[in-house]
Amino acid sequence: MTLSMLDARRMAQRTATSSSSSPSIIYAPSPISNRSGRRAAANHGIRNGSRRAAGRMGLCSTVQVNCTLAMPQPNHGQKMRLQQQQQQQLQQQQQQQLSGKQVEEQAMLQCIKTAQSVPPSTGLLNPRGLRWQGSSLEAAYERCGAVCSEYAKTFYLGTQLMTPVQARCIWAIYVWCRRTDELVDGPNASKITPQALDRWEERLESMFQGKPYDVLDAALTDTISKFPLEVQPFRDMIEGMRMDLFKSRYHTFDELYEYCYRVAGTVGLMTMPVMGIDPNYKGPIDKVYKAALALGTANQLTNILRDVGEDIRERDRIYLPLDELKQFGISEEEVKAGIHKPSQGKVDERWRAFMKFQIKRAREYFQEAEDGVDYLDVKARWPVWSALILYRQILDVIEKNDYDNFSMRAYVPKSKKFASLPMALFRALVPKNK
Ligand SMILES: CC(C)=CCC/C(C)=C/CC/C(C)=C/CC/C(C)=C/[C@@H]1[C@@H](COP(=O)(O)OP(=O)(O)O)[C@]1(C)CC/C=C(\C)CC/C=C(\C)CCC=C(C)C
Repeated sequence: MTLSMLDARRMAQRTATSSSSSPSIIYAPSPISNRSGRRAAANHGIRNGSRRAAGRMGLCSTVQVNCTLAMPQPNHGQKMRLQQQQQQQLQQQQQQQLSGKQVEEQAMLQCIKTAQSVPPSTGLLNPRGLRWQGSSLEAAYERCGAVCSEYAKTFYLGTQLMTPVQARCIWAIYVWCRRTDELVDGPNASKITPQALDRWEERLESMFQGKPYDVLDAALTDTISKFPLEVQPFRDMIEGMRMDLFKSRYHTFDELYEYCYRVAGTVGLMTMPVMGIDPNYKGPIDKVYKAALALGTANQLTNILRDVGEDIRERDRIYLPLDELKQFGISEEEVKAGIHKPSQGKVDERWRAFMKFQIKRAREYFQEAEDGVDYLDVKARWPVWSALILYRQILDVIEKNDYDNFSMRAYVPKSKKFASLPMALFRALVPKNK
């Protein structure tokens, strides 16, 4: 791969010699299945999330992004700062009793403010002050590209229409998200603790102060120096991973909505400053940001609906609002038992009605997202259309499977995925909302 031998060796040394107090990321040439990673976690009795459950888009064998749990031990000052921040956040939320939608809205407003605080395409850090420059930074970005192309081929392909700088920055964000996700959903998930997530958050804060810990962090730090990324959605995603450690039931849609924002809507907020808004768009900025958030929610809801059976069987998790289940006359126990009748080749009528309701709502979020894509800068539209069209197809497959997401996994064949790319390109180049 593209990392120099030296970098690779340094990383390997770090990994080998790391105690729980030093960081590393391993890139091994051997294949790894995220399924087995999650099973390992289950075997260790660790509550593990299911945002994406089985198989990842395009996951295959040559690049592995795998965070070890080793992280830098924070110094006293950093620890105190982080604790204070966390306490403040918690206090704020407790005092204000924020709903999921409010948590999302606060972050969105912060992102807009940050983006408007500097001239377009200007970052928040001074690039000259950064330690990683030149070929090692190049290598870091190339590595991010390799990871992105391996794990998310269609996003990667879509980024090819962007400027090289934009594309590289999207890859860097992708890799940070993937690594964050791997902490609770990867092969080392069984060892993850809340403290490890705290340390991951300290690394995040350091990046925003221009101090990356490793070469991949350096790519994101450089991205922060190029575009006005706001730290809050990154914090919020880590908080979403914390939710996965502790929470296995969602009582209302608002609780689930908060989760969706934290693990997926945040991606929209993180990437907006890099993608940019069409200079011809004269409408309100928040309309575009809300569309970005809606795409995250739509994707996440879809992911959840696809993986209902697997989540309950393998992780005792129900990412469905319990009050809505009740409204459809379905108990938690029935979901646990799998409310379908395989002997008759049918799902229960109540489940079918419940799923129709859930799918309809997911489609409404896709629609809200769709209404905003044309307002993105033209160069960013293709990967976004790809993400939207491909994920939405999963809902069609669930319907085709007669809503049986207990014994079947809605799967969009690769051929169909690739066949959608020209359609996504067409939608990107020929906008309707003009
Ligand atoms: C330009 C572009 C499309 C950029 C997005 C690239 C990026 C930074 C992706 C990060 C994805 C990631 C690793 C998130 C971590 C949490 C997670 C795993 C969320 C789930 C994704 C699917 O993951 P997975 O690959 O595991 O899927 P499978 O299980 O294999 O199916 C999520 C479901 C959420 C991902 C969320 C998005 C792609 C939302 C993107 C929103 C935008 C880019 C905003 C678009 C703007 C407008 C105006 C509509």
